[in-house]
Amino acid sequence: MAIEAYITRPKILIPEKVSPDGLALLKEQFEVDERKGLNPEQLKEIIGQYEALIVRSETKVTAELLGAAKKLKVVARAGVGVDNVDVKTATSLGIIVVNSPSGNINAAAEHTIALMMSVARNVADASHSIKAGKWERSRLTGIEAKGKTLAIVGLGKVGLTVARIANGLGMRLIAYDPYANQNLAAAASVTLLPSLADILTQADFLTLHTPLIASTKGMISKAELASMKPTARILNVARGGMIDEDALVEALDAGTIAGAGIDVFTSEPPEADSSASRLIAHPKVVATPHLGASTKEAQENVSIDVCEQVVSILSGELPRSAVNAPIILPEEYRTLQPFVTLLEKMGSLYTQHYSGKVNATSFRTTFDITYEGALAELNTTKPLFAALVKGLLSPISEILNINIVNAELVAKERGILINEQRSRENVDDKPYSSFITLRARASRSSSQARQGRSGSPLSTRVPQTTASATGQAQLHPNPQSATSSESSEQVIQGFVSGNKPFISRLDRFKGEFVPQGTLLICRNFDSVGKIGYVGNLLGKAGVNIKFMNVAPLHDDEAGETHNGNESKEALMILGVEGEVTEDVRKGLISPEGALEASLVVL
Ligand SMILES: NC(=O)c1ccc[n+]([C@@H]2O[C@H](COP(=O)([O-])OP(=O)(O)OC[C@H]3O[C@@H](n4cnc5c(N)ncnc54)[C@H](O)[C@@H]3O)[C@@H](O)[C@H]2O)c1
Ligand SMILES: O=C(O)[C@H](O)COP(=O)(O)O
Repeated sequence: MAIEAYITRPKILIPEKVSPDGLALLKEQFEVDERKGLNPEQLKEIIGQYEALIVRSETKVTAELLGAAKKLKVVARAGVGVDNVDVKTATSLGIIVVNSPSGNINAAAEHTIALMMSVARNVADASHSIKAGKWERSRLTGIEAKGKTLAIVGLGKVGLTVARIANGLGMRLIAYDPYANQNLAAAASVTLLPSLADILTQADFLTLHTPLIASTKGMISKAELASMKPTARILNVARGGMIDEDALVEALDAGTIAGAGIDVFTSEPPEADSSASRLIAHPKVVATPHLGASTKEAQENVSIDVCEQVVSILSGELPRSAVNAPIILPEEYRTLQPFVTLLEKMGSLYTQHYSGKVNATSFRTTFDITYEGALAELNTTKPLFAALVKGLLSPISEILNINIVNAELVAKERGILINEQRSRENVDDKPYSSFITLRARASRSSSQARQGRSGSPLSTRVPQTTASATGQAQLHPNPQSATSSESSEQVIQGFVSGNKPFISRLDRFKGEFVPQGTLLICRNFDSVGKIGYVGNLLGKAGVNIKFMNVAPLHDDEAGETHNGNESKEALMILGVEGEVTEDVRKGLISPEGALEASLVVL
């Protein structure tokens, strides 16, 4: 009997080096197989025996591998990035993917500083030179960090940690992150600047700490490098692909960039004759083989973090950092799913529409959300809250471990404050039973932030960290924007009809549209020729218009012109197919066309 119990213990496969601290938590209950050096074929052959797989960044967890994993319940990534895991296929097969979003932040930040100092003082070159029997002192003279400007792109967990350390080195700190928490930036002595261009021209050192997503891919390319000082040095401990490696090699060759410290590459390990291998070979580059998280401490942290989650999952409990955990429980699915989708779309629409607007105000972080009608009767709005947080962050984050378990914590970390209210009024005269209004507030007093909204029948989820001395709950003004004022209202309203989500109000405009696909949202004067101008320009750019809605001013706004102009404004919402480049979007903004144009993908 005892032997049988041993044989049937669930098996866990670990094909990479994962710290033993976490594995010790598994060994009592499970059979743990550490099998390094397996090739994809060998992995595929044996994966069918295992209920859990624990990996770092080297194992490619492909659809093919997952297809062969008949018993697999969980893929645990002992680290942050899940770019080596086919999360979509895992989700479709009901396999939970977990990671450790915070365990290696300090290690990545310290590695950035190590690379910065190595590049500044030619440490790698000097070490190589002296080992070769040379004694080269004047060629290897460096520069100091003190008094230099460190420009940070992406002021999230790693970026802020780098800032705090660099502050101790006496550096001047500037950053570009349209979604950063202003209070945390100020506390770390970082000045947030409104555009990437602003920080590039001032940087003595430029360091990247964003995820690799559409808006950051190739963000440092030929033009960006050309705008920097020839004495500037570049650091990347985030992800390969954010810097155009060929352009950087060219700039280093031409002497228009002085040096670089790079930990991550477009191909890992670099293929022979690739742009990554040329960059690594460059004499002005200090390169490391993706070592950002490779410290004893970080490996202990991530190992314990994910192994605890593997234990939870194999014991039938919810993990704390599931990348693909459902927001709603099966029993809530029928009633809540359409509203969960609506909230996610409203959040994503908010982030993309308001932060992408030409000269818009800022990406705000204080939201009032009102559930009206039948929704007001819900026992819990946790799934709706989680869906909103997920929607707000999905356009700016590669990893969306947001679910009912962690949504409040994630919101708090990002300085997002959401006040929920219910109202049973207002829907009697409507063809649907519930609707939801999202309002982003420009500012909020710190005492309000601490107390929540008085009289609200729902518990208010109030991250204490957002309360600042000035009461500013807002992020910094968006670089690209100028027409809306700080106090202008940012409102999105939606409802569900026939299980389908609809947006019924955006900004000052009313008009129903389905929040799905690629949408171009243009604000224009409601006058002759505007639709023709936009249609013509899109036609020339090869962009197909699938549908178009015109949203006039909302009843509350009718009669106001907002621009001191007699002509009223309207929104043109176009569902499009084909690539809308930044040049095309900007081209829509003209006296004959739109006042503003934003592109959103929902
Ligand atoms: N080299 C390594 O071993 C190693 C270790 C840990 C993390 N990382 C990488 O470091 C990066 C940062 O990790 P993190 O934990 O700090 O992430 P995070 O999500 O906490 O922070 C990312 C920040 O980037 C900002 N951002 C998003 N889009 C932007 C844009 N277009 N322009 C400017 N800013 C933008 C976000 O607002 C956020 O503040 C990730 O790519 C992660 O994979 C690498
Ligand atoms: O995403 C991460 O956590 C880092 O890039 C570290 O990757 P690693 O676990 O392979 O060192």
